[in-house]
Amino acid sequence: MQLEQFNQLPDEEALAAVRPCLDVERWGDAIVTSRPFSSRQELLAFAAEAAWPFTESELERALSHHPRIGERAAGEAHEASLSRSEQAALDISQTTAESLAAGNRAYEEKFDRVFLIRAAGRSSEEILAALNARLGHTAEEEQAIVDHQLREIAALRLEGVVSA
Ligand SMILES: NC(=O)NC1=NC(=O)NC1=O
Repeated sequence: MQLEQFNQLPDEEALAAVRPCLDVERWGDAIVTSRPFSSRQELLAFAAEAAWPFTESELERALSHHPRIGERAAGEAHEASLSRSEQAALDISQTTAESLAAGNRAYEEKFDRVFLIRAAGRSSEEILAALNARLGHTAEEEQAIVDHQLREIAALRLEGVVSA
């Protein structure tokens, strides 16, 4: 939809439109209550900073919608189809798939949450390198990185909701 349409939507409809981008209530509320935005850039810049930082429980809830990298999101929820398209471009070879699966398992054992990265625009090799590098991080370092990756994915999805 156009920015003007988004600006004029009833709050409930605007919330429903942004929720598949990032399922954090505080984030959606901040965006909806900050309308009208004078440009798409202003909206995207606001969304990148809104409700920063996310709490641990907000991160857990938001992550629950993201399948593992290399796994297809199941189901017909809007988020699932968004995840599938974001991961569709990953040309994952068999060896890379096995390395990603092992890396995902190691990451989940260490951090007790799914490894999250903005997949769009990245090759599977880049993602595997990031996964291996991030395995060496502390939980605090990873919390900040996951917050940022969720915001990058949300911004990309928001660009699909509110067209230029
Ligand atoms: N575990 C993930 O990183 N999942 C995802 N990254 C994306 O960019 N979309 C996803 O669903």
